Amino acid sequence: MNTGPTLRMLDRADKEVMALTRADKGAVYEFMHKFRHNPDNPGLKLKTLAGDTRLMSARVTRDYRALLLHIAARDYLLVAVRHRSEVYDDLSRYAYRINRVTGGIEVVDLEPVGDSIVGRVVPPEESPRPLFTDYTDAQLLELGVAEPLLPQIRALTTEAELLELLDRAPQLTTDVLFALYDGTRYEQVLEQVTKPVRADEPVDPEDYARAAERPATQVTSDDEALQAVLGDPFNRWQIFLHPTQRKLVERAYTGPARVGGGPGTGKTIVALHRVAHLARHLPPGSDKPILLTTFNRNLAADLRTRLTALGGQELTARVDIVNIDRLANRVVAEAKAGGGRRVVDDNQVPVLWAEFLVETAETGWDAEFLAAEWTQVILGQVLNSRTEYFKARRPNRGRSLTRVERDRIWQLTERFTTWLDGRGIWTWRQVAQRAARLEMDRTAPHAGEGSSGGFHRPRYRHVVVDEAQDLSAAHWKMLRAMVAAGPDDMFLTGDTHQRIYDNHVTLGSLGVNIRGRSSRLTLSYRTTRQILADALELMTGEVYDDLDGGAEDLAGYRSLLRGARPIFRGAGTWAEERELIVEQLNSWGSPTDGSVAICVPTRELANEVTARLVAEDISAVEIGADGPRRSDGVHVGTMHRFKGLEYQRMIIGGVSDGLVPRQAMSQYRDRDPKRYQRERQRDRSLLFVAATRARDELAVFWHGTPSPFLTSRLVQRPLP
Ligand SMILES: Nc1ncnc2c1ncn2[C@@H]1O[C@H](COP(=O)(O)OP(=O)(O)OP(=O)(O)O)[C@@H](O)[C@H]1O
Repeated sequence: MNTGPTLRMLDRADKEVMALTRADKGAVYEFMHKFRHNPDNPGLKLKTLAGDTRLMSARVTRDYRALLLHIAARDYLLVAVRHRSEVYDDLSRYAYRINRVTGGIEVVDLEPVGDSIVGRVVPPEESPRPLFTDYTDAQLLELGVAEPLLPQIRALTTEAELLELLDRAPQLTTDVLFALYDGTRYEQVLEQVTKPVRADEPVDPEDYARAAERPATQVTSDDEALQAVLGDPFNRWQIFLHPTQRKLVERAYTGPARVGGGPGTGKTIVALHRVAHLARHLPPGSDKPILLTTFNRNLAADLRTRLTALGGQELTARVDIVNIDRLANRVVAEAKAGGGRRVVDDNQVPVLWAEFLVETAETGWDAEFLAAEWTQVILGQVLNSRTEYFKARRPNRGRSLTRVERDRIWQLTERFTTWLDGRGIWTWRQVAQRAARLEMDRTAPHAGEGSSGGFHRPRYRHVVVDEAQDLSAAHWKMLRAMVAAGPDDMFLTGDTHQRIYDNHVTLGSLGVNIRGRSSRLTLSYRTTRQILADALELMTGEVYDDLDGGAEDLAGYRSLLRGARPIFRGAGTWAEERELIVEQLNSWGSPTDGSVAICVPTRELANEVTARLVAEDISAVEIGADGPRRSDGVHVGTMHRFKGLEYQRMIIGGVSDGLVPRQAMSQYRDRDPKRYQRERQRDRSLLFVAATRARDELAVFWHGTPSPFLTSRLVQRPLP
């Protein structure tokens, strides 16, 4: 066992270290190394500082000193790196305390806000109303606000003062005060902000060693993590998880668990850390007992890159990273069940049905209806026999069917698949269904009984799924069969508000029982409050599910980032709208470093935007199925392509009536209202996904009549 001294870095200190020159950063790394080897090394000049008996200083370089918190016999935390002339200046400015709610160590900056608002004398008749006067001290403390900051909080009267205080307040204090300031009710803040980070045990405010171990104390763990902090480029997410995120990552679950949450709340980050956490507990080996899957190819490629950044090659080597359709295809190929057929895209299905009906002179059926019935009910639920189809539930399918009709449809679908076979093609949905069947048969307890086959072990020990909202029932059945039911078997992250493929499932009915193991992240790390508020407004009036038959909302979804309000602007014609796009790019200085993207509803519009940019000599780069073709340029793509991406600035164009949502769906309005509702919801989600890709700035344009998803408040907003 390693009994050497430990020295970890608190997340506040890393920000100071990042501001140092490269050489000084290196010196900090060296220092930490030396310290761990022997803290008593006289060259380190370790000494206790007055003021706080736990606080010590040590020499990093001639000019810099490390401030250390001595938390147990040979256990230290690096809490700050200061110039030697400043070490003694600020001793009373910072308090290093254990938060009584989270049990984590916090750095509390006691410097007054503005021109010393504490104790400021204002004539009573002019005194503005303090911001948090509606809450008692006890209530604020119950929410987890840092106690030493109460006098300052009491004196806050303007947003500017609040922002100044929150810039340097501990995480939970910031979260809580922002939520209250935003008008969230006390009980909701308690439930949504405080409860997820509350310590699971009573907190001893003097036990620093225990506090350092809690998820609420954000510290680096080992040398490698430290090197990542010090090295360039640096990604904070690799090291410092939000306490809520960390809890979800490290928790032991008794079965499948699901993490939901709005865009940018770190679901993917949590999925990646979860994989790393699970991998750390694997017995040594060279196999791949963990599956990490997501919806499409470019997201899978991105997961691979980020997992390697997080845990290195060794970790990635233990993880099978593959997008869900490719995984299904692999299963089918392995069983040689593909028969050399070519896979065609699922959006071809209605066209193929129409051709089939013409060729076989079948009348009385609507190709669209049959395509949807086959896709969603028969393939979607992995139905294998006519009897199963007779018994199947057909949620969201509009009109009901008699037994005779079902019998006829079943026959038609059988003939249709034979017809496809004859053409040497099949669809991704068919592949998924076949793969699910194969996996279920392979691992069924009675499989191969009495034969040479016997019972096969499931493929994986753990399955982690990102973008879970877009997987189909067949995908889930396949995954369920790939991992034995038990502790930590499946971990899913996803947001149903971002569902952009027509896959509605109830996980419980597919053997994936997440009841009681479902959590939600609510703090956006990506988008500003301004963008988030408008994006949420686009979702007005829609109801979303929780993947398990219940409803889910985005209550508590918030951001601590702030920026300009998004721009909403209409043009008379599409040609004029393209001028607006160019104008907007120019006003941003036309950066072509890949930080700006333009998103439109259709391929044609994307091509026309690209042509317009080229005419302006702006380098336009298409976002294809595998992501942007190059990392530089201005990225241009259709809404579907933006899933999982992130840009500093975004323009969403063509947000016009008839395009968003697509005109074509109006045919279902009376004929199949449920389908109409579903398709409309999907187009709304596409717009929501697009809007929440923007980090700092967002501009939404339309021509003619604006999309009905844009509320009048947004459409009429004056330009800045
Ligand atoms: N703990 C963290 N520290 C720093 N950055 C973080 C943290 N968690 C998330 N982020 C950053 O926030 C952004 C969004 O994270 P991520 O992509 O995981 O969110 P998501 O919930 O999966 O989003 P979406 O649903 O929109 O795909 C990323 O840039 C990520 O690096």
